[in-house]
Amino acid sequence: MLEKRLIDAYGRPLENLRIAVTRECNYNCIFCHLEGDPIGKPQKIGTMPPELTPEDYSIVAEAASKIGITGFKLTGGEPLVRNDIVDIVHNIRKYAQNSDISMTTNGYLLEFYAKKLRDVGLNRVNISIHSLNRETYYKITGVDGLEKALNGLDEALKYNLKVKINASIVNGLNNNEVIELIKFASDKKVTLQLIELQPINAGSRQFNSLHYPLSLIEDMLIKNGAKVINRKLHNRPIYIMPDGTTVEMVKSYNNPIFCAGCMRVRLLADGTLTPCINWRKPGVSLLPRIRNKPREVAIKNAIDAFIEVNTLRRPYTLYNINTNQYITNNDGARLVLPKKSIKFNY
Ligand SMILES: Nc1nc2c(ncn2[C@@H]2O[C@H](COP(=O)(O)OP(=O)(O)OP(=O)(O)O)[C@@H](O)[C@H]2O)c(=O)[nH]1
Ligand code: SF4
Ligand code: SF4
Repeated sequence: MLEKRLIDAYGRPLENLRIAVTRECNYNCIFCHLEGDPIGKPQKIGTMPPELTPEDYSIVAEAASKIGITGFKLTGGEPLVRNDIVDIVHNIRKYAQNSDISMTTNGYLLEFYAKKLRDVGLNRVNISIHSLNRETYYKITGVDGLEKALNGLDEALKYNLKVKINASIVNGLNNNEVIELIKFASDKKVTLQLIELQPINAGSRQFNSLHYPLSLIEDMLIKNGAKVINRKLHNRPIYIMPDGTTVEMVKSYNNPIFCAGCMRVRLLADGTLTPCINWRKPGVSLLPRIRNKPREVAIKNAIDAFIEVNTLRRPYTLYNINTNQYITNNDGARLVLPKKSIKFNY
């Protein structure tokens, strides 16, 4: 059995698994990427029963831990619409005892689940609060749910879950609300994570008019006295405001530096492993390899599936390097990163 982590052909380790536990969601955000699921958009509640069981996820967690995956992120759809979500987290924790287990949620149902999830071993939640203005929140999400999400946030903090606030920045809707969001994060003593729009699934509709470059916000933060540090995952810049509040930037759009620091694969809700959120070819189908098998066989098959999906990993956006971009001097060669990037055509 492998006990070490996998590395892809571009030198990127595989440390993190994003698990979309459902395609269903009680929201309908204008930019929903649904983790790149080819189904395209979130499904209404009750229309698409879950395919993987808590038992299946325990196999996934055991196999992933054996190949050095130490971060598990539960997403969807909205993970909290699964009424067995507590069992799922419990099972993952059982087989990934020392891992970071977190969830990304719209927060609508979090008030009910925060304590239960903490009790079975969830470490963190990222809660989407794209706006503190009820109408703007509604325009972005399609649901009048700001109050519920805020209650969910307070409940998560009450039970000592580590919290990040996710705000996807949409041109003309909330791009002028950043200072207010930072103040709110500061009051709650949590990190604010600003997310740049991506042209994936719903996000590709009206992308040009809704996209707001986060670089404009970064300039503003620097002018306001922020210092910056670098996070290993995706080489994300984290700005530290003068009062100590942290603002993390998720600038994935057309950004080779972001993809260079990618350390994750995805398990979609139908049991398909994919190497990238932009992957559109058939992925690695996990479910038939683990169902109705003795546990040991299922674990071995799941490890093989992880190895297979790892061979498919490549940075979706990368620099187009050519020899003219090497400048030499007497000390050797220096690489100058070109302004233009290219994309893998999946
Ligand atoms: N293109 C791309 N976007 C990503 C990737 N991971 C996260 N994102 C974007 O970042 C947003 C926020 O992600 P979250 O689910 O909150 O998790 P995270 O910030 O990546 O993970 P943690 O910092 O560990 O909590 C997602 O909705 C995506 O838009 C990735 O691997 N590729
Ligand atoms: S809450 Fe998340 S999964 Fe649901 S529609 Fe919004 S972005 Fe999509
Ligand atoms: S390779 Fe780039 S676009 Fe693909 S999942 Fe990783 S960071 Fe996202």
